[in-house]
Amino acid sequence: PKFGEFGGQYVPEALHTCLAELEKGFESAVADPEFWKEFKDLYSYIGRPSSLHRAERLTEYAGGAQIWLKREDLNHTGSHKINNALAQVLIAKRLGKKKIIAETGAGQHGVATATACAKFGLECTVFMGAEDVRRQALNVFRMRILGAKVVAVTNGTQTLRDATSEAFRFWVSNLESTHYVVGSAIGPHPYPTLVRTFQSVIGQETKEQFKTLNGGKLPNAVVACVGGGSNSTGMFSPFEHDTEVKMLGVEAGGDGLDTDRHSATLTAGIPGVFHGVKTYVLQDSDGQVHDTHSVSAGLDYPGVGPELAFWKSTGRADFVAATDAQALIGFKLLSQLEGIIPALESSHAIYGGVELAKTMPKDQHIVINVSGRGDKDVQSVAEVLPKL
Ligand SMILES: CC/C=C(/N=C/c1c(COP(=O)(O)O)cnc(C)c1O)C(=O)O
Repeated sequence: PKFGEFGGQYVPEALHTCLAELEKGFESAVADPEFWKEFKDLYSYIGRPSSLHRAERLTEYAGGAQIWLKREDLNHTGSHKINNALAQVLIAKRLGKKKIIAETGAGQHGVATATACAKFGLECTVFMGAEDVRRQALNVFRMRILGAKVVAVTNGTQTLRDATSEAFRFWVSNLESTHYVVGSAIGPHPYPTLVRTFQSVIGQETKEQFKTLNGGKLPNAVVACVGGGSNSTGMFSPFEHDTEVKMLGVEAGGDGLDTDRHSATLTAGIPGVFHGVKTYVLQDSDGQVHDTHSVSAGLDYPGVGPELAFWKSTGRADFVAATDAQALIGFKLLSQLEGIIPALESSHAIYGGVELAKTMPKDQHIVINVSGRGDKDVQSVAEVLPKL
């Protein structure tokens, strides 16, 4: 359960039994061909494989490497979150759980979990910061229409960090009946491994599709935005041992790394324990976790997954930060050069990918993961678009 010095289970005694039960449930599921058949039978429901295609005008704009897009935004519910939510609900059913809880920031994970619960007939409660209930209202409507209960969390900054803490607090006193579908590659073991495993369908498909389209070659780089680390570890992990393939994670630089209003945990944080796991945290030297900011609710989080912390420590992956303003440029570029309106989270990867492509020769290739669609964000962006 360790990623070098990172990972582990830093949780109260009360959670040990259910985490051990979940680990056994996860291991028995991945070892069971029947589970994989059940998961693969859902591919037509999700819309897998998601497409991989060139971005001609974005490539021309960048003027360097060929840019390819992995279209996780085209999945059912509009992001990569559905991959992990469905897999975890299948496991919850195998564990005999009747109730599901989840945390959400952008609302994509909340919608994905509510969707999985509607499909498999489980009760669903989603914890969401009150600030995110406001700025991702479209997804709150969707969660409720799908039959989920949305609990607005008013502690702290009323964003993803607070929703996650509240979900853990609720889970501790409902362990018997309830499975907590954690939405990112964070939290105590086995969650980072479990979530990465089910999101790695992204990188596996990308590898196969790219090789088929390019005579067996691998891309020179793969790029993904980083919130908790699920779409990035999902895209990166199948390439982990292809060391010639560069991995670039793009974090939320908010108002700038020279301010205290950002969420660039790997770029500007330090090793620490947060939400039950040893990883990188935006905290000061005496462990006070910072308040964070990002224009994108899904990246607005002071922690990150331990596997990314490990790849940072070994140098296997590089991490940069894109500010709110740069993410909005990415949002506009993909919309107006490729006709694809991306989620604000994914917009960070677009900006970082374009900047990377500019530094690479035209005969090289990069794949950017478009982790989600931007419907949830169009209202907040429309207000600032004229100034872009
Ligand atoms: C689980 C909390 C994070 C959420 N979303 C995060 C997110 C992210 C960042 O999450 P990770 O992939 O887990 O780093 C990227 N792209 C989209 C479209 C997202 O919605 C959510 O609540 O939907």
